[in-house]
Amino acid sequence: MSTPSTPHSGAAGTEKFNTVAPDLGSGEGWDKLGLAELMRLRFSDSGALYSPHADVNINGALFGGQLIGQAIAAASHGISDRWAHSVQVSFLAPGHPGEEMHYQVRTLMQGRSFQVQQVLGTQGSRTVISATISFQTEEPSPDHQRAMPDAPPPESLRTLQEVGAAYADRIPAAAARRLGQSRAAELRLVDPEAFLFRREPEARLRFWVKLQRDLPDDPVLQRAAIGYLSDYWMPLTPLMAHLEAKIGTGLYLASLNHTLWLHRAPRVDDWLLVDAQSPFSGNARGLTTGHFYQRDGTLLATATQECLFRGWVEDGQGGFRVPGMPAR
Ligand SMILES: CCCCCCCCCCCCCCCC(=O)SCCNC(=O)CCNC(=O)[C@H](O)C(C)(C)COP(=O)(O)OP(=O)(O)OC[C@H]1O[C@@H](n2cnc3c(N)ncnc32)[C@H](O)[C@@H]1OP(=O)(O)O
Repeated sequence: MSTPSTPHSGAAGTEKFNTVAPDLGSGEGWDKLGLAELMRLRFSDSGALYSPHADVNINGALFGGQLIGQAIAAASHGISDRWAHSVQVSFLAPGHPGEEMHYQVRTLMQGRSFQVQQVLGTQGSRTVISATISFQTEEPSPDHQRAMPDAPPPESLRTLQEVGAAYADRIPAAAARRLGQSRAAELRLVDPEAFLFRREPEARLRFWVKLQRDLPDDPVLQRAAIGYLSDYWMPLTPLMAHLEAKIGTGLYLASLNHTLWLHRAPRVDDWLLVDAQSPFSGNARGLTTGHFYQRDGTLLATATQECLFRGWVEDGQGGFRVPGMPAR
């Protein structure tokens, strides 16, 4: 079992600020400012943890990955001898960009090996997320893991911008623009044509993902980064079974709940392979399980997530379509 290289002070990812770093608000530019800044929480004068930053998703709300990562950073504050291994999140209300996210942390259980923290992320009187995060001390044991599937190396695959340009004549301009938008992480689809044009009854999605900027060697930040990445594109997996729904830009999607298990101390400074599969979608909800691998095949984490998909309209032939889909 790999272990974190250094114990953490519990203050990683949090810092007292005298000066305020740029509040981007619009969600633009995280590829330049980097995830470390997005995950760093500040202390208000009353000692409460908060974040003024906004990484905005396609609905114009705070990106769920920002909230998961910040909840991990908040829950880890003050814990020095154990590490987050499971993170259960409910997304209760959309986070409003431009409003600070405040985090309240409560210890629900403190045992000899385990400790469970509850985090409430709020904006004013609205509870945006509730998270229950469990920590464990290190404990040697035999292990096994699911093998990493074969995938071409990320360097051999197109960037999303290149995919958007290559298929510009076959997808709506708005979809190509979405593909071209830059985030804190870069992503390479293993099979872009399957994503854009094919119905995949197995509802499987594979991609490589990598942060745009290096992260400090801080174990809490590394875990927060996996939390961020685990909400990026994986929720789209159920749409693999629904032909072209992905490029129908009228679809509204919102993560409802998310569980992340951190199997090993993560290192996120290189490409990670995500192998995701959706066992079910229906009633406007889609469920996904995704496995996150280091390039050497080490299984770092597993996530399951339920996502809300709305905007379907009946197509008059017993099926559904999504507005904005190009005519065939
Ligand atoms: C080529 C293609 C490339 C593709 C390129 C992809 C890009 C790359 C993507 C990577 C993928 C990232 C994936 C991100 C994933 C998150 O970032 S999601 C962010 C985290 N999750 C959330 O914010 C959800 C928070 N929870 C909630 O909002 C509420 O609990 C829920 C789920 C809406 C349920 O509340 P409720 O009151 O029971 O809601 P309900 O009455 O059923 O529905 C009404 C609400 O639904 C929402 N809603 C429903 N339908 C719509 C709609 N059509 N429009 C807007 N809002 C709607 C509104 O919030 C609405 O509330 P009001 O505005 O009316 O007050």
